[in-house]
Amino acid sequence: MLTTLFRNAAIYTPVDEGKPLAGKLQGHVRSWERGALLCDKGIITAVGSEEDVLAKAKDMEVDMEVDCQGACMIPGFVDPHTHICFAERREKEFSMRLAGASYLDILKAGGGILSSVRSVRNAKEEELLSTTLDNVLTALSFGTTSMEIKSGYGLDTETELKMLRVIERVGKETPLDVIATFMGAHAIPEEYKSNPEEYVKLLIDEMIPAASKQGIAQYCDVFCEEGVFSVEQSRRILEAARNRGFKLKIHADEVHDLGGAGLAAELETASAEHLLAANEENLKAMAEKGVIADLLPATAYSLKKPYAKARKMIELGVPVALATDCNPGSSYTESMPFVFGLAVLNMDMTVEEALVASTLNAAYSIGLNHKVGSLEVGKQADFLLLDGETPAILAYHAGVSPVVEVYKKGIHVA
Ligand SMILES: N=CN[C@@H](CCC(=O)O)C(=O)O
Ligand SMILES: [Zn+2]
Repeated sequence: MLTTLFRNAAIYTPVDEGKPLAGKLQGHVRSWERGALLCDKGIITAVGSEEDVLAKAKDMEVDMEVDCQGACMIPGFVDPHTHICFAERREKEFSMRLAGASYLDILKAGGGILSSVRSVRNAKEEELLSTTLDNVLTALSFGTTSMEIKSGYGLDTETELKMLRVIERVGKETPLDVIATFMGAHAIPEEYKSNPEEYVKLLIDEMIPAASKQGIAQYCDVFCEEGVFSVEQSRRILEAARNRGFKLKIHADEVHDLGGAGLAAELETASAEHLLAANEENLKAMAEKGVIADLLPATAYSLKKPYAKARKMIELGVPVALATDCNPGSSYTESMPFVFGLAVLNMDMTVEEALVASTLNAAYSIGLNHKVGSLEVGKQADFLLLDGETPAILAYHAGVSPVVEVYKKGIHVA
């Protein structure tokens, strides 16, 4: 199919100004109550009021016309932070947390991330692919059309490379645009428990070079946290990764205010993740360097922690993005509509700010801004039709997905 015209839609899209939207522009959204979108071979050639787009389409050969029947149209969600490639759920651990055990104590006792490491090491590549595809297709049905996926349940060279191969195949075998992140620095593996520094050496001397040679991962991420990787170790790991051509991300100040947000500013990472405990000085430094805050409210929800201070970050000028953090431990959800609802109702973000955060800023956070994240000429026709009048339906109709149709490059995919 070549040219498709989607008409009679209430269109809401962030406006791409050439950099992540921050501060007063965090909610920079355009809308047309009766809008239309024209795409050719999956790329948007016109978008705007129905009247204007029809005038443009008049002299063109339109192969297919879709009446959206007044549905609300928004860009496909971009989920910029997931650990969705895993072999087994961790339901028992959830019950332990409900009974009072803390996330980091479970990890310290060899559970949590380390139990996912055991199951991913034991899984055959095809098995890991099959569970990951199931999870990713669920996300697609909830409107995620582009996604970042981290390794980090291997923690040895061979298994990390296996995860990255699986992540690459997910990108090839589903309609989604998938970006891979190497996260060998997700935890200290059990065999290095008594000598974590040896593992840092292994990461720098062997694992990062191997992941770079493999050529699948574009980003490198580190879990900078008490009992995991210190700020100093994180700095060395990230600098080694940068020297090998990786772009950088960092899990920063999730539980303790260790200074990870400050390190993100110092290294000018693409994004810093979580930030529940980040202090104001370091957030200011992030704002100055344009580091995107990837906020993960479903994790705070599941861990029963206070949410990241999204309003403060927006006030300071930090560009905010939203992500599911989908993983089998601290945030088992594939649903961006759920994350959107939490952001609006529990982090006091406006609907427009949450829309920008879950599409355009998320796309910037994983380097896909040139092709997705907003409905503008030249970008891919990745969009959702919602059962509602405005994007507010995503927060208003709680506990269900108002996403009724998902289009990727102009093609109906879910
Ligand atoms: N906090 C560190 N890593 C993940 C959780 C991974 C897991 O528990 O399996 C996160 O971002 O929440
Ligand atoms: Zn994470």
